[in-house]
Amino acid sequence: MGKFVVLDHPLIQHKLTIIRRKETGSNEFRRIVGEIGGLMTYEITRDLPLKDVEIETPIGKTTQKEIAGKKLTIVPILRAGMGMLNGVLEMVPTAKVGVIGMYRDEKTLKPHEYFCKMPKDVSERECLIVDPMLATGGSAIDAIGALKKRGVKEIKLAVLVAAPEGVKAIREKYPDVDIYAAAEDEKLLDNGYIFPGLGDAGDRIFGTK
Ligand SMILES: O=P(O)(O)OC[C@H]1O[C@H](OP(=O)(O)OP(=O)(O)O)[C@H](O)[C@@H]1O
Ligand SMILES: O=c1cc[nH]c(=O)[nH]1
Ligand SMILES: [Mg+2]
Repeated sequence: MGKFVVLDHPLIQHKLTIIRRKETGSNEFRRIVGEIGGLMTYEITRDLPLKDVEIETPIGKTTQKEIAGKKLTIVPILRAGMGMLNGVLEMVPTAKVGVIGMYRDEKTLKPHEYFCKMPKDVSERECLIVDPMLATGGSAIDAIGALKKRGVKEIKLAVLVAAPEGVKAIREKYPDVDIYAAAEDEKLLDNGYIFPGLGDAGDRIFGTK
């Protein structure tokens, strides 16, 4: 069974409170979503395997550590996932990026995929899907399905705010996927918004409302 981990580092929690405030404007909101994305990546990559490598410093030969194992692909779900991308890439600058475009129908709350572009060797890579919001779980489930269809075996999901309903939906459909969140909120409202949440992440990042 995959993990569900709430990353309760004080810096993450403090920054999350700033972006939850309704008076926080797009400029600050966008910057902090990226910063939290970076801090979460630092925590999520804690278990990456290391291997010994022989190197030479200006003083002499030595055996040191280097990251081993599969290469990483970051998969932001458009639009709001783009807000996390720069912060994540600051932690893992050599990662490739695969993009999935998805919007939720406002009435049915069902996701619709409108774009998908993955690195050619994605099946050989570990994928970290990033999206600030996990509400019904429909968008993340479809993104995981799109990666599995392309042969990806190791998938992690990082969100800022998770509704319990979304976590449950993913664990039922894809129990092997590890989920990381900055917070698990109280509930999903009938209109599809997370309570207390932070509102519409995409609109707040891009200033579209
Ligand atoms: O778990 P779900 O119920 O699927 O909801 C979560 C999705 O909704 C939001 O995207 P939205 O559809 O608003 O698109 P946007 O990022 O372009 O604003 C959010 O960024 C997630 O992708
Ligand atoms: O609360 C929510 C739920 C889905 N998408 C958002 O941007 N916010
Ligand atoms: Mg939106």
